Amino acid sequence: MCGIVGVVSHQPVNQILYDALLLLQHRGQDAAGIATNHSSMFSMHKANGLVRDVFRTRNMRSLQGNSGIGHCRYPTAGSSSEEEAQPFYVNAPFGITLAHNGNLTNWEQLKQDMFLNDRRHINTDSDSEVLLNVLAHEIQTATTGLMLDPDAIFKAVTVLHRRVKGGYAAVAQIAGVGLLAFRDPNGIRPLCLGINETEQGNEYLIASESVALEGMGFRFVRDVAPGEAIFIDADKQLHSRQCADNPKLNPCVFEFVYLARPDSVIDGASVYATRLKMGEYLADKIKREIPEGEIDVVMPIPDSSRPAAIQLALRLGVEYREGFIKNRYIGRTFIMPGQAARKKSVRQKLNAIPHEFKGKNVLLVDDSIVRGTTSREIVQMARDSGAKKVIFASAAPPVIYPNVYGIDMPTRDELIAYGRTTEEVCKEITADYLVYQDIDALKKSISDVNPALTEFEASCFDGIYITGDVSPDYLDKLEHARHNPKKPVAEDTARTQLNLNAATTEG
Ligand SMILES: O=P(O)(O)OC[C@H]1O[C@H](OP(=O)(O)OP(=O)(O)O)[C@H](O)[C@@H]1O
Ligand SMILES: NC(=O)CC[C@H](N)C(=O)O
Ligand SMILES: [Mg+2]
Repeated sequence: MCGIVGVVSHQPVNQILYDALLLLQHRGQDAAGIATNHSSMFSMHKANGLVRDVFRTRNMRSLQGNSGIGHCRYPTAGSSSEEEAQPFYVNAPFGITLAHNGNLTNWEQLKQDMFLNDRRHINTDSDSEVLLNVLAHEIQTATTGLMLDPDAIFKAVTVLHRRVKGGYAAVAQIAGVGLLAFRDPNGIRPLCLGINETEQGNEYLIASESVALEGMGFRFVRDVAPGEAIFIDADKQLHSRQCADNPKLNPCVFEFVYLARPDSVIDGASVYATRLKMGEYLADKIKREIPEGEIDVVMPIPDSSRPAAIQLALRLGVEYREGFIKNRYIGRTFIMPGQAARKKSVRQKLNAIPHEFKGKNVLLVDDSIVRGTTSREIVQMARDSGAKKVIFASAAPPVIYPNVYGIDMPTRDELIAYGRTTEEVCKEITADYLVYQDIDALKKSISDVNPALTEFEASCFDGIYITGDVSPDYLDKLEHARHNPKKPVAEDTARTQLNLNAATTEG
């Protein structure tokens, strides 16, 4: 999950993009970038780091133009090297920059195909660079003559949807032509549209989360539909079209559990309201499993579990207290690169108030347990602070399958619940008791808030991969690649194949 934003304005957009990226920072802390368009020129700056560290005044000054796109990155493919920071750029046709949230499941195959058939060289292992090149190739194919019209752009996105598999929400700029945004046919990753009606005419902002629209003074218009493409031309006229053959809305449940900010509304559901519901359903399960009077106090593990914990405490009729204080200058732990950094930062990030624990049976609530980094440390901290019993509850079910659509959990063996029963996970995190949310209750927490949402991308919980191309064999290969990172890059394989073909022909 990365944060993406695109804006078309009557004013310079550098500050709007910077501020919008700050509002999306929780979606990616590894790298950030902005590309603006000024007549037919792009200006771009991107680097590893947080938004506030990547852009200096001189960079901001160079980002000229009244339209642009921005990205904050949490890598799911390739590496976290600076070359893979986004936006990406291709010079032909027309000049295109693109920023992508999600993960393509067939990017390696596409990269090979493009090298062999489309004669396109892709210089990194980023799936997003592949996405941009597919878009560029299809725009080239759909264009007749020298002019590019919305019809050709929508035709290109239609073919792109047929070629590309996985999760993707993207914003792209075509130099001097306009801003394009599209969402994959399953609507896995979120994307929404906002408007600012000014005396000079309409301005538009498209972003991963509604919080970025509201924070920048744009009015939320609607979510981009699964498979839909929106194009805002150079005269700021908005065109949109459904470009997928079989669009279906299957938003990622993990956005509601953890990824998105609680003040965002995704596909018509307030993230905060869904988290309150998760707390209610979790309370009902706790009532069934834990004897009454056993819990003295309910505590959240800051930040993401707070809404669920508040509502859970209310439903149980047990006191809610904050026993852990978060250092607000440390980022999110789960999306940090590397287990050592994650482990160290839990202790740096959260500190216990011993008085709140002494002699009490505490119920610690987290939104999810993924690798168990947080829960292992937190249970120990509660015990060190004098808790009598530590009961742990997760507002999401056990995470037992890899995610291949934009959350970096590609290998089963890093997931604490993989191959373990709830009792075994409980033992691993050294809690006295552990309660997980049921998958149906999790889905219901979202459907209760927006009854139109009935189908979800919930593969990390239920193992169902809705794009249909993720087999057990695919997951094995992915795991193997993650464990042996020095594999030859896909293009080398393609080059070898080309040479082999040439040798065969010549022979
Ligand atoms: O089992 P794990 O691998 O530790 O992952 C799960 C934890 O990571 C996240 O917290 P994070 O610190 O990233 O962000 P938050 O402040 O939004 O809760 C999430 O809220 C859980 O606390
Ligand atoms: N988390 C994301 O959305 C990542 C986008 C893209 N797959 C990358 O690795 O840069
Ligand atoms: Mg957390």
